[in-house]
Amino acid sequence: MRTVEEHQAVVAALLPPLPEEEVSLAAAHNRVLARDVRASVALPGFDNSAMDGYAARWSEVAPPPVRLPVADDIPAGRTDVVPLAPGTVQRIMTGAPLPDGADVVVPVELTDGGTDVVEIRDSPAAGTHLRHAGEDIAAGAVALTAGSPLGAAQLGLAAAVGARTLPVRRRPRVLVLSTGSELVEPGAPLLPGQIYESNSALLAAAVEDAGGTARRLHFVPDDVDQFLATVRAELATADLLITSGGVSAGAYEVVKDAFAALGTVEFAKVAMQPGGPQGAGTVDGVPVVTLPGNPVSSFVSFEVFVRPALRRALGHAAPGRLRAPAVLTAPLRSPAGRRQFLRGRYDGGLVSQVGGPGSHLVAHLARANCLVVVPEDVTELPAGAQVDVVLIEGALQ
Ligand SMILES: Nc1nc2c(c(=O)[nH]1)N[C@H]1C(S)=C(S)[C@@H](COP(=O)(O)OP(=O)(O)OC[C@H]3O[C@@H](n4cnc5c(N)ncnc54)[C@H](O)[C@@H]3O)O[C@H]1N2
Ligand code: MOO
Repeated sequence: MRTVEEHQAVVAALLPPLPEEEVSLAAAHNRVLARDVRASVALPGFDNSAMDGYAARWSEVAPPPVRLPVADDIPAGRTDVVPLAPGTVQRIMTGAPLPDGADVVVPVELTDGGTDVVEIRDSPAAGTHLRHAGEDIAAGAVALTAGSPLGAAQLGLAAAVGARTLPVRRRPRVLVLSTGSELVEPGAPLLPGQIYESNSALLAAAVEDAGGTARRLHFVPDDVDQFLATVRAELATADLLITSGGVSAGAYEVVKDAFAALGTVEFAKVAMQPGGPQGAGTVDGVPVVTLPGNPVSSFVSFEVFVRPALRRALGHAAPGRLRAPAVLTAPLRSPAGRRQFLRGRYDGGLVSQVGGPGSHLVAHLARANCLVVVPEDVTELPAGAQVDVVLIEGALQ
């Protein structure tokens, strides 16, 4: 039997780093930066005011009250600011360049708001309400490091330092193909013994969450020829094919039967639950990962093997999920020799199991926000024991 880490390494080796492309900031949202980006300007770019008020010399406005002529008006965006003449102030707005000679801004609330002559009724502390050039980032410094996920704040910073486009890695194109003669399109009538096909919806969403683009192929019955024909018709355009079902020990294991015969996909049992039966390799030179059909097994296998490999190929600095220590609210049991990934609900440092260990419990999976990891050598844990949980972002609301 393979360890979890051994199979993780097999899957990761199938997916080399994806090629770089340069995209607009809007298109870079939720992508991963491929190279460091340096600031073409400092932030702030120049000394400026943090308040609407009056640029002044502190020695001339203390102690209050003081009346001084307003020599000029500096709205934000003014590019021809003149130095502050001694014995005067300049009316200044938030973000406007500070005139040479000023060393304090008096907020308008501390004055009578005069436009020709202003009465300063209270003076601020020396040097306050100023924003200094370069205090956030210096020109030429690295603003964003390779491997950073590009969310709202990172895209805001990229624009603030003058970037119009960003280098990212191309999204992996992932085909998703479910197998099983019992499967029916959701919404269509069901005959006894049939079920709605749900793994392709689950896996396609998981691929998109991981940063890939997913294409669901129409599921196929347990027929090797039909399965191989569907795969071969589509494979050339893909970076990865994920299949679900048909990999265990039964009489109609379509994925195993079809791919084992090619000799380029290896099937193995991994010491985990759910997600025991796994396969990985290439078909016609394209990486293929075969996941077990039970919906919870498909989800957990994707989480443990495919998601980190896709994110590593995308260049993520942190390809794994966030993990946290948590305290069990109730005792649990786990089979010896297998790492368990139980579904749980994590809240404020406590975690409760959601449903039992059965790999068919998709409704319970949908209520979980974490996976509770029970090591291979642990068979029982009491309430109050500390466990490691994998936080499933997006399910955390
Ligand atoms: N004798 C043995 N039987 C089984 C073993 C074993 O070692 N020996 N392993 C069990 C484990 S663990 C798992 S996991 C499953 C994996 O089986 P397959 O990957 O071959 O999957 P199927 O048999 O096709 O389906 C299993 C289960 O999941 C349902 N399913 C499949 N595809 C979908 C889909 N697209 N949408 C919704 N539900 C799906 C299917 O109807 C079955 O109920 O094998 C155990 N058996
Ligand atoms: O490994 Mo299966 O995935 O237990 O249900």
